[in-house]
Amino acid sequence: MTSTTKTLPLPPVVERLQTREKNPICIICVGMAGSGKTSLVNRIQESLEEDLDQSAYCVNLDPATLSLPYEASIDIRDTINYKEVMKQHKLGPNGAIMTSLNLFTTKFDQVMGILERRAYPDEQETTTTEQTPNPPMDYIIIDTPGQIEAFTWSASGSIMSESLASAFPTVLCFVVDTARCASSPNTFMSNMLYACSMLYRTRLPLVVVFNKTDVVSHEFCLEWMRDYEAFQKALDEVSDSSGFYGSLTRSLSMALDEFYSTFANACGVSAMTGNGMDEFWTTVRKAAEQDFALDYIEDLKSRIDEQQARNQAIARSDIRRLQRDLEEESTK
Ligand SMILES: Nc1nc2c(ncn2[C@@H]2O[C@H](COP(=O)(O)OP(=O)(O)OP(=O)(O)O)[C@@H](O)[C@H]2O)c(=O)[nH]1
Repeated sequence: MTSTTKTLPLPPVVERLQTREKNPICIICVGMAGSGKTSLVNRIQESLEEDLDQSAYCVNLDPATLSLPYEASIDIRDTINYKEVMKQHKLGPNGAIMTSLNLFTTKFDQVMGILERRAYPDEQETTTTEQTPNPPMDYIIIDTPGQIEAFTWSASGSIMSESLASAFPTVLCFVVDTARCASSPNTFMSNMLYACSMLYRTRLPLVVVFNKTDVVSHEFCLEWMRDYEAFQKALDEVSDSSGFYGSLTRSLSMALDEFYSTFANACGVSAMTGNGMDEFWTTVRKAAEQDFALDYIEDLKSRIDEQQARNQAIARSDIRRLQRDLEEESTK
C-alpha cells in the first residue's frame, strides 16, 4: 500500500525568483535600542527616492514610537493603541510592545495582501472599474521596535519575517552603534553574538550595518572581524584575559570567526549624513541576489523536503498501525 501525503507547496518567492526579472527587496532593520534603526530607515527612504529614483514602501512595527522621521506606508500605530494595550492588559512598557506586536500579527495577512498587491499588480485579478494600479515598488523597508527581543525572540517576529521571506527576497540588516563599540570590544562582541543568533534563528541573509560612522570610522570593526589576533589584543587591553572569563571570551570569538568569514556581510554608514550609502546598497543587493536567491532558497527547499519526508514517515506509520488494528479486529 502506498501512503498519500500532500506535497508541501513551495512559497511564492521561489517561482517569482525564477520567472521575474525584478522583485522588490525587503529589508528588515533590527538592532539594539538606540543603534539608529529608525534613522537608517529614514536615510534608506531618502537615498532611494532622491538619489536612486526608486520607490520605498516603509512599514513601522514600533507601537511605542512617538514620531517618525520617514513616511510610513503602513504603521502599527494606526491599528494598535499601545497606551490602551498597557492599560487594558495591565502591562509594563515591554510587555505592551510584545502584546501590541502579537495583536498586529493577527492582521499580518492583510499587510501581506497589501504588500503583494503593490509589489505584483499583474498577479491580481482586476475589474474594469478599478483604477490603474500604482507602479510596482522597488523596496520594502521594515522598522522594528527599540526593544530588540520584542521582535527577534517573539513568535510574532518569526511569523512576520517568515511571511515576508516567503513572498519577497528578504535581507536582515543588523544595525550596530559603532561609537559604542569603539570604547568596548565586549560591546562589539555582544552585538556580533546577537547578530549571529538572529542568523541562526531566521536563517535569512544578514548585513551588519555599522552605523554612526560620522562619529567614528567602522574600520576597526572590520579589522576585528578579519583578524582574530587583533581582536584578542583589543580585548586584552581592556580586560583580564586570564581565568574563566578570558577563556570564555576566546572560545566565543573563535566561534564567531566562522560567522564573520562565511555569513556576515558588513558595511559602514552614517544614517545622519548619508555617508556609506553606496556601499550599503552594493552589500544589500549582493545579500538579496546571491545569499537569499541561492543559499536561503536552497536551504528552504531542503527543509521542505525534510518536512515532506517526516510527514510521509508519520503517514506510513499511521497506516501500519491501522493495518495491525484491522488484523487484530478480524482475528477476534
Ligand atoms: N551621530 C549620529 N547619530 C545617529 C546616527 N543615527 C542615529 N543617530 C542618533 O542615535 C539616536 C537613536 O537613533 P534612532 O534612529 O532613534 O535609533 P533606534 O535604533 O531606532 O532607536 P529605538 O527604536 O528607540 O531603539 C538618535 O539620537 C539619533 O539622532 C548617525 O548616523 N550618526
